[in-house]
Amino acid sequence: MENHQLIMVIDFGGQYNHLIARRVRECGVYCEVKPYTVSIEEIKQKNPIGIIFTGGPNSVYVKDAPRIDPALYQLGIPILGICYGIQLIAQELGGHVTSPDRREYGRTETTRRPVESLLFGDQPDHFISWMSHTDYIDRLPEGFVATAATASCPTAAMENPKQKIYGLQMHPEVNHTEGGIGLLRNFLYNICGAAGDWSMKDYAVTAVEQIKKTVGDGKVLLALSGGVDSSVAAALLERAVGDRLTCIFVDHGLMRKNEGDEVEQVFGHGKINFIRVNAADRFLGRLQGVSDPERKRKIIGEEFIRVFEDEGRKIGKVDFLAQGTIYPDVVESGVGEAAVIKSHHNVGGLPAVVDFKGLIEPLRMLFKDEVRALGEQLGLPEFLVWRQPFPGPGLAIRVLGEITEEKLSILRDADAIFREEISNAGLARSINQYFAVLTGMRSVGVMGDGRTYDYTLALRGVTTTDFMTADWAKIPYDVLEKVSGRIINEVRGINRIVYDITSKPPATIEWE
Ligand SMILES: Nc1ncnc2c1ncn2[C@@H]1O[C@H](COP(=O)(O)OP(=O)(O)OP(=O)(O)O)[C@@H](O)[C@H]1O
Ligand SMILES: O=c1[nH]c(=O)c2[nH+]cn([C@@H]3O[C@H](COP(=O)(O)O)[C@@H](O)[C@H]3O)c2[nH]1
Ligand SMILES: NC(=O)CC[C@H](N)C(=O)O
Ligand SMILES: [Mg+2]
Repeated sequence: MENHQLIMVIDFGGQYNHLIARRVRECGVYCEVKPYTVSIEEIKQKNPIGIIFTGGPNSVYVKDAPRIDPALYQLGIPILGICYGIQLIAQELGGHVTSPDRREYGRTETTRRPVESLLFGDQPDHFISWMSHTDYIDRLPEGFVATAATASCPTAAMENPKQKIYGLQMHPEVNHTEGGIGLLRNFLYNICGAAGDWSMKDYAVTAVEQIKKTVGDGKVLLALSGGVDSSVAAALLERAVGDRLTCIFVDHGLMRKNEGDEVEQVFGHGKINFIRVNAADRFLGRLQGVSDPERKRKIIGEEFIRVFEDEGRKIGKVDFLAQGTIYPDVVESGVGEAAVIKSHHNVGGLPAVVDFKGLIEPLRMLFKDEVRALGEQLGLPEFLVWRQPFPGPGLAIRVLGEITEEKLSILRDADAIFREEISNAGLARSINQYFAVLTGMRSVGVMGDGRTYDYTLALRGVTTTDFMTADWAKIPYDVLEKVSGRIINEVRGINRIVYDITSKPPATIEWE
């Protein structure tokens, strides 16, 4: 993305780092996230117009707290520190950070101090901000002024405009901070001198250029699931390398009802080189007797790669493997400073040794809704762009515990009914992801005057834009009733159906 101005977000392990990055992009500025271990040389070489420090779980005053080379403060590049970031700046530049007995968490009334500030611009004098911290700055570094305060935090914001160093204790990136995006916009446009030279259209153009540069005259194999992300990746790659691209769709025996054939129908007859590999025996064989979710994910991640390697050898001289990896896959797999939530098969589940020269992941920085915007930009058909996501490990993580052919078959039938009824009710677009889960639990029921002892099926429906946080979908009772009735009547092996009413967090969307 060398033709665009760059904002570099330096990651100290905060929960909302992804949001900062996408807010910056929403403001029309290209943005990359780098771990705090990034070197000064790399920063100089990338020449960002501004730098943002994220929040983080540590306290800046403990030994081994994440730090950055203080030489950074001398480069003259504008810096905005958020939460941990403002605390780090304060401490590094000679101020003091302490821990009070009171914490500020969530909605907090915040007051501007009567100082002119480019960062605050026309932000009102009183506003609600979203806080998430224990520590606070009790002594400012030399040359800094406090620009906002709350009842328990005297330094809710500070700045040294001469040095172009700014800090916010609150999180401007979350929606709950009133005027939060305005604060970011002020930083970008009034302080860093952003030109707003970036959009999704540019993303397509530069991504294609970059792929061309990386691949040269080599060949690329794309892991294509038929889902949104890999279909958008296919469109980008096809533009970049034409028929030196081969798309491999792995039918691992963990697809939904009829899905393998449907994917082949869509991609198998167009202009792209498309290969369907039927690998159910390989995958199910390796998953036999395995019930731990992380083990399942790792086995599937590895087996995917082995299949791609085998196919690569058949084609001959394939240099690059491409995947439709997106940002949530990366953060949840615990890459960088974030905690491991689950190993997405295409990131944390990847084996250590891979028989390709390189990995190409043109969407690695983007969120689902940004990928969709890009898909529309590239002219992909609506049904592909708006398909609900389906995880790479497929039904393996929706049959809880050990996987058997019988359980897969029960789940496939139940899931197909659920999806059909959601679609019949006209809810397919408003519920962003919906599916059935076969729990390992069995319970007693009575059917046809006889006793049953069968599986409990869970239905899950969520509303979300970026799949990082989600609310459970308020599916009308009559739709749930119809689904429940049909599944009990049409699918053998299930005698009880429950609806999952947890949001993410604390739950995740998938059950494993
Ligand atoms: N059955 C499969 N065959 C080949 N590649 C796959 C398969 N399933 C997943 N992948 C690869 O793993 C990546 C991540 O899977 P993921 O499900 O997150 O994305 P997707 O399938 O492209 O889109 P969606 O999130 O809409 O389902 C895909 O982009 C693709 O590169
Ligand atoms: O390709 C994928 N490989 C995986 O291993 C994986 N795990 C979860 N998901 C999908 O990611 C989104 C967030 O899911 P969770 O809330 O369960 O983490 C949801 O849309 C999930 O369906 C995956 N996609
Ligand atoms: N969210 C944060 O960045 C928190 C910073 C620091 N750990 C504190 O508690 O104040
Ligand atoms: Mg998928």
